[in-house]
Amino acid sequence: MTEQTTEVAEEISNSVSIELLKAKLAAFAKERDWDQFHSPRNVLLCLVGEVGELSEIFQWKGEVEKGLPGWKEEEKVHLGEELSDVLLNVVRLSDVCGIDLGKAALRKLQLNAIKYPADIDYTNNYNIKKNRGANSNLPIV
Ligand SMILES: Nc1ccn([C@H]2C[C@H](O)[C@@H](COP(=O)(O)OP(=O)(O)OP(=O)(O)O)O2)c(=O)n1
Repeated sequence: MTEQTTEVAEEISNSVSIELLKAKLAAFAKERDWDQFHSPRNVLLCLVGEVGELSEIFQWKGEVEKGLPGWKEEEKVHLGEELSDVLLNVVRLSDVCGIDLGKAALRKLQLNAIKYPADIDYTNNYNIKKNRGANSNLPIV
């Protein structure tokens, strides 16, 4: 196994972190002298373009079942590529803006949990579910 193959295998066996993607994207841009083009606005426009390409895959298909049954393997590979372009641009954008994306995302998840408590029955008139503990101090939206 070459050093590079080992490196790829390690990345696959471990979970991929935002930090790893951020470092790889920064190295990728530096090697090509692309930092001059990667202004926040330019990366944002690139991101929007990639979201458009992602949307094209679903365009005119009607509703699609979870797991994409019946999709050809090459269609799924293409979807993975466009999803990756979106993810990579989000990570790159956060980096060129100096935002710690992992930290920001965890904080936003906490805010979402406060806004949408888990013990609300969202399918039934936003009633509080009966098993809400007496000592619960979760806010009611
Ligand atoms: N100056 C550039 C050019 C490209 N990229 C990166 C971000 C893009 O998400 C990825 C791919 O760019 P392409 O323009 O080649 O886009 P696609 O892979 O989607 O190709 P196509 O539009 O031909 O389908 O490369 C970049 O960071 N900086």
